[in-house]
Amino acid sequence: MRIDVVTIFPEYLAPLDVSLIGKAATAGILDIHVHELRTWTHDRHNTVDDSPCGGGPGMVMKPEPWWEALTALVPPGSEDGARLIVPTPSGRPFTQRVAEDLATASHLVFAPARYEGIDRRFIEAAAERMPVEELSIGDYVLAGGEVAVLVMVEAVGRLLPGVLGNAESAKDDSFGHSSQGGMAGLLEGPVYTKPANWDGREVPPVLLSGNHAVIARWRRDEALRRTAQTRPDLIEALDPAALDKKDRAQ
Ligand SMILES: COc1ccc2nc(C(=O)O)sc2c1
Repeated sequence: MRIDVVTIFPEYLAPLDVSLIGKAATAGILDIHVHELRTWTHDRHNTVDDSPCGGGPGMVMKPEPWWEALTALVPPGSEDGARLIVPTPSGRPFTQRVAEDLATASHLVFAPARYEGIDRRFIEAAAERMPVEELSIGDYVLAGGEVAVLVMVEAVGRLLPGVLGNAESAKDDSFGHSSQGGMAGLLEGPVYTKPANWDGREVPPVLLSGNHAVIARWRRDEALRRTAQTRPDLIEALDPAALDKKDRAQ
């Protein structure tokens, strides 16, 4: 997968060079390019914004630099498999299912805005050439979309074949939200490691029993309990067919 990120703060995307995503890029699984939006400006001040039409606070990002950037990165005729991702507080929620969908693309172009956002006409013009996804990572105020790009690239990148080692696979995601595997749609229950007694607190004996079936049942019960406590909406969203009789007894 090729990933292009266009931003006025390229240094904000430096974390893409490290850890899981950095290793995937080194391995050639991900082909990541970060670009300075001002590359596609032509005035003396490299202007990327202007005052809002109709008045109001702040500045709006001009459509021209974004359009030139997108055209350079996705030349006419090469749109097949390309998707434009626009992080925005007014976007639809970015969820694991959205990440799984984006992981099927061959080329993602991220357009993180700053200021009050990008001139709407850029989004409309882009949508005539390729699928455009306006996505939000959550209901809180950010100064720009770059941090959302970091979240989305990690969530999508880790789903690509070869990115996670054999020992860990996205289908066994342990922090819930995966739509695959036995804990699909549930939050992770509590996890423990050695020592068996720490600070006078014991690891639940079932985890030391060696009985894998009983351990699996206990873990699922704990995941159901924690999900019901913390995110009852996820319980409601579960496919009833995915719940067995013991689950329903919880
Ligand atoms: C000005 O640019 C912004 C501002 C807030 C914001 N919030 C996002 C989110 O994903 O929630 S993306 C984003 C972009």
